[in-house]
Amino acid sequence: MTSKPAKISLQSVTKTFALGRDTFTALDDVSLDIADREFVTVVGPSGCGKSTLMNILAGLETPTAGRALVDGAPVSGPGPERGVIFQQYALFPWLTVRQNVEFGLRTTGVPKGERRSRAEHFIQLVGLERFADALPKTLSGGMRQRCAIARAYAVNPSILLMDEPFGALDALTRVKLQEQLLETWSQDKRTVLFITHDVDEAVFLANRVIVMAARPGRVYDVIEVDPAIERNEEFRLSPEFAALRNRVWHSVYHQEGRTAAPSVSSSSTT
Ligand SMILES: Nc1ncnc2c1ncn2[C@@H]1O[C@H](COP(=O)(O)OP(=O)(O)OP(=O)(O)O)[C@@H](O)[C@H]1O
Repeated sequence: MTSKPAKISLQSVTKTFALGRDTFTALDDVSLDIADREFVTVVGPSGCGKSTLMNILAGLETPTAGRALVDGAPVSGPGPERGVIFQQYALFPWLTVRQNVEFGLRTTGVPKGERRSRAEHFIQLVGLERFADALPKTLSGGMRQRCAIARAYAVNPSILLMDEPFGALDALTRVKLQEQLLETWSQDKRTVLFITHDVDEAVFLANRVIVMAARPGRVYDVIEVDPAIERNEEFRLSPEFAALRNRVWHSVYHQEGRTAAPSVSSSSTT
C-alpha cells in the first residue's frame, strides 16, 4: 500500500541564528509530517522555536539545514496556498470588514462580482454578516480575529498557519472562537498548523498535539486526539479531555528527565 504524500513535511529542519560571535540553535533536527486536512497544534515553552517553525513554513525564514516541503515541493517563499494568521489582527484599519476580506482577492485578480460573493460567503461563515460594513476599530478583538480568519479563508489557501491567533483575547472569547474556528474548519477543511501557549486550546482543537522543548527547539512529544470526538462543552468537561490535558501539561511543564524525541509521522492519523 502506498501512503499519500504529506501535505506539509519538515525533514530534519535545523535553524541557527547568529548571536554575537556564537550561533544559537532555535530548531534542532525537527521532522514532522502533516496530512492533508489535518488540524495540528504546536505547544511548548517560550523560546522553543514555535514561531521559527511557522516562519519557515510561511516562507519568511529558510532552514539552515534540512527541508520544508509543501505538497512535495520545497518552500521557497510565501505562497497563496498558505494563509497566515498572526496574534495581531493585521487588518487594514481604513477598510471595512468586507473590504478587508476582499483585499486578498483583489490582489490576485479575482473579478469584482466573484470577489463580492466570496467575501459574503466567508463573512457569513465566521458570523460577521451584520458587521460587513463596519471598520475594524468598531469591532471587539474576537470579531477582528474572525475577520482575519475570513480574509485568510477567502483567498482559498489549502493550508492555514496560525501563530497564537487567540493569544490576545480574554478566556471567554477565546473559548468561543475555538468553537467557531472548528465549526468553520469542519464545514470547509484545510490543513491547519496552529501554535499556542495554551494547553487546553492545544487539546481542544487538535487531531494531533506536538509538544516542543527548548534549547534547542525540538519535537518532544506527540499526542493524538481522536478526530471522531465531537468538540463541544461536553468534551471540554469530560474525563477524556482532563486526561489528555494532563498528559500534554506534563509534557510541556515537566520535560526534565526525557531525552529522545519521538518520531513524528502523519501516517498513523490518515
Ligand atoms: N531573527 C532571530 N535572530 C536571533 N535569534 C532569534 C531570531 N528569531 C528567533 N530567535 C531565537 O530563537 C529562539 C526561538 O524563537 P521563537 O520565537 O521561534 O520561539 P517561540 O517558541 O515562538 O517563543 P514564544 O513562545 O516566546 O513566542 C528564541 O530563543 C529566539 O530568541
